[in-house]
Amino acid sequence: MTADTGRWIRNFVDGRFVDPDERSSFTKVDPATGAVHARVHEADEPLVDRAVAAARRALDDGWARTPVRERAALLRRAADRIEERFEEFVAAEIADTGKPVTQARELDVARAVANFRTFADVVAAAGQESFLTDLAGGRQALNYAVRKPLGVVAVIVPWNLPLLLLTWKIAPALACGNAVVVKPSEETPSTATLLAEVLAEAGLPAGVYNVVHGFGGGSAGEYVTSHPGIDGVTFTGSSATGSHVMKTVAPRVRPVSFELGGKNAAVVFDDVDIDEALDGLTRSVFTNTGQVCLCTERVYVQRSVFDEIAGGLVERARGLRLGRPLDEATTTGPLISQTHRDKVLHYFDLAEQAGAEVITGGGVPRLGEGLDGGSWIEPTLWTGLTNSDRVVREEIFGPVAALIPFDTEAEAISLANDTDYGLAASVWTNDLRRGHRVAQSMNVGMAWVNTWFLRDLRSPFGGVGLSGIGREGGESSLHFYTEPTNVCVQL
Ligand SMILES: NC(=O)C1=CN([C@@H]2O[C@H](COP(=O)(O)OP(=O)(O)OC[C@H]3O[C@@H](n4cnc5c(N)ncnc54)[C@H](O)[C@@H]3O)[C@@H](O)[C@H]2O)C=CC1
Ligand SMILES: O=C(O)/C=C/C=C(\O)C(=O)O
Repeated sequence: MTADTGRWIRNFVDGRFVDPDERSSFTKVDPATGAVHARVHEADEPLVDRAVAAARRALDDGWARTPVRERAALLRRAADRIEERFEEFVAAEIADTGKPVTQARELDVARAVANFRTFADVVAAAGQESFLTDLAGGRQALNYAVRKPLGVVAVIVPWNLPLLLLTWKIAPALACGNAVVVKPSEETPSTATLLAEVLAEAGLPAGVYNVVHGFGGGSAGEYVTSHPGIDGVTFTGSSATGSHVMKTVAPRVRPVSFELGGKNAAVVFDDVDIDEALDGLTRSVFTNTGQVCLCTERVYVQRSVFDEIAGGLVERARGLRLGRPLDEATTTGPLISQTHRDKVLHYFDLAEQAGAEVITGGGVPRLGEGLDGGSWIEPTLWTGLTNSDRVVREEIFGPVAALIPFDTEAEAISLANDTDYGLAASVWTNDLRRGHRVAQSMNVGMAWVNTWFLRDLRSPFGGVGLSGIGREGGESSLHFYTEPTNVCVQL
């Protein structure tokens, strides 16, 4: 059993890779060069039916009743196997995304390992709710909640951090005794497929982890989310698609967990340590070429340090090194596709029409060395925009930010909260009290002070408004991936 990341990327159903069908396939392009690197077998509706049926069978055959310690041990073995095959995962992620090798190693694949280990620990330590209820006449009742697996869970994931986001969902799902049908992004099919091998090697029973490849509407994504055999959907991706998936599952009233888009603000006060703030802001705007839902696209800077922060960020943006993913000096990869680059370039036009000053970037770089067929874009910063401009209101998902001055703390809070999204924010200040105060007043799921994307995987993660529904992470994940049955015993 092997998953070819060379020519064919295959579906994995009921513990086996499915023979590909030439008539139902699509090509996968390397975004760094524009060259085709694989052909992907697109799952049709009957294959999705088979995947859902296999998942149900696996639950009924005993996976749902496996003791927690066995499931935790399996997750630990999966983490060990990813470590053993670490460079294969790194190579597969790079082939699909063009991301720099240092990032693939230090963020994407390292987090996959951490996701499995964390949820092995979290599930092993989890307790259950219980209450002693006082009754009239001195008697009591004991209430306790037994948590059972949600069932067959549809896992729909995007292309920006493919393995990280997939394992962030399936580690807790499997820890809780669920079976999953995974639909990776059509842009990034490789690592989910490779993971099928690793999970089988770790001893996961056939049918518990299934992968179906394809697109969204009219393809595998819709077949999975609209399938009557699905008991819940966990989705990370755009707010528009999240809303669509919600409508799809509404008639059957299935639970959803959505991590959606962001239009995240950074608020920089004039008491800040400028160099530290600049390092943090550079990471928050440009990591993964701006393709992280948490990335900052709005930077509000107190007026007295505005020019210094703007100048420093420009210098750092110009210092980023775009180039071959396997070159360890490369800091910044391409966008995921030409289609996505067209979208980002459209926002470049909108910024210009709104009267923005482009203080760095604003175009498509010429890199030579066979890279000009890739979907590269320049790290770009704007000034001269306001909160009413589309560029400042809509998620762009590229290496871009608008820098906007403010005068008072109250104004900064109001500007940062003036958005339909509500995922993340960062506050940069050396005033401890102000840091807490402003962070707590952000209408977001996650607010960082003097840092960004610093993760403790036990803490709740998710957004409000257009940024999502529910939280994952630690016990929040256990709650989504289980259903409680409360038992009340009169004593
Ligand atoms: N984490 C995030 O916040 C992400 C945000 N985005 C944003 O979304 C924009 C569009 O990118 P896409 O790749 O099209 O993201 P998307 O949100 O449409 O795709 C995410 C996943 O959903 C699947 N999908 C799409 N339509 C579906 C449907 N009707 N039913 C079931 N599954 C469906 C896709 O195949 C993919 O696996 C980007 O430009 C970016 O702004 C994209 C990826 C991740
Ligand atoms: O750290 C995490 O669990 C997730 C980070 C990023 C996303 O959710 C995203 O880009 O969608």
